[in-house]
Amino acid sequence: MSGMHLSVTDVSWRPHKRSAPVLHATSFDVAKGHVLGVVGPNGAGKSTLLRLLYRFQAPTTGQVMVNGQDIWAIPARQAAQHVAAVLQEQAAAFGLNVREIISLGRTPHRRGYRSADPHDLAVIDRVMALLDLQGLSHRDFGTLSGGERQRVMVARALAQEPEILILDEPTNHLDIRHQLEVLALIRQLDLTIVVSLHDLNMAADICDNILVLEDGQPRGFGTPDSLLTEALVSNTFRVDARREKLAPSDTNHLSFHLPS
Ligand SMILES: Nc1ncnc2c1ncn2[C@@H]1O[C@H](COP(=O)(O)OP(=O)(O)OP(=O)(O)O)[C@@H](O)[C@H]1O
Repeated sequence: MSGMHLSVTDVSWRPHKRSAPVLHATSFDVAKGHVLGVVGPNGAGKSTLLRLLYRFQAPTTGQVMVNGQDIWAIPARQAAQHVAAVLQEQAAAFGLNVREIISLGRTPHRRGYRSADPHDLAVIDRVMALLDLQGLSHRDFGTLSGGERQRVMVARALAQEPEILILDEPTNHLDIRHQLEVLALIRQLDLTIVVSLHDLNMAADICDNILVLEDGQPRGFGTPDSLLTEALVSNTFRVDARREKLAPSDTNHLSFHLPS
């Protein structure tokens, strides 16, 4: 796997012709192999933006370019060979076991009804090992815990062998250990990644750049240390944010309080 350059220019989205935009014109670049974090309060437009990136919703204006190619100018199957997504709400795929769900990730690479070839099987084995899922291989997906399902959906996305991975709140449902594991995995993957996160300290830890959204408007883009100042975080999230250096790691840590 290796990443691709993602270039987003002036994308906006509105549900209907006459409604106000849910997402106003937003532009940014994600260099090959970099991780971009998208943060913002509830309803800021994070999931809306991500849906434009994985070709679920066409932007009302603007373009999403992957290695110089507009993803809306290529067939959906071809786009799915480059871009995979892990979403907040997963369709309940009851009746399929874990390995079968992960195998669905190979669909964009298959022709017609051809069965899995040795490469497909090797990819599926590899991602199951990566997400520590071999022990759950034959379990019905519907019987899994929220955290186990989340790991299966990350594995399915990786089985797509994408160059760009879009993750919408990937640590939802995960206990601390599995949160850290998924974040460590994100850091270690040789992919271009766009991830929405509510935890700003986690975002600062794993992201090369951060995009802040508020009320459907981009409020800032930059490295975590330069962007996530006390003033910007306090204003955007309507809290009192304090930033302190943690010893001995010498990293910035944000804490939050309700304004008095
Ligand atoms: N199809 C739609 N029709 C009308 N409004 C929509 C539609 N989709 C999203 N919205 C609205 O757009 C706003 C942004 O929603 P979005 O889900 O992108 O926010 P978010 O930042 O991901 O929020 P959260 O952190 O709560 O998941 C919300 O007010 C939402 O109700």
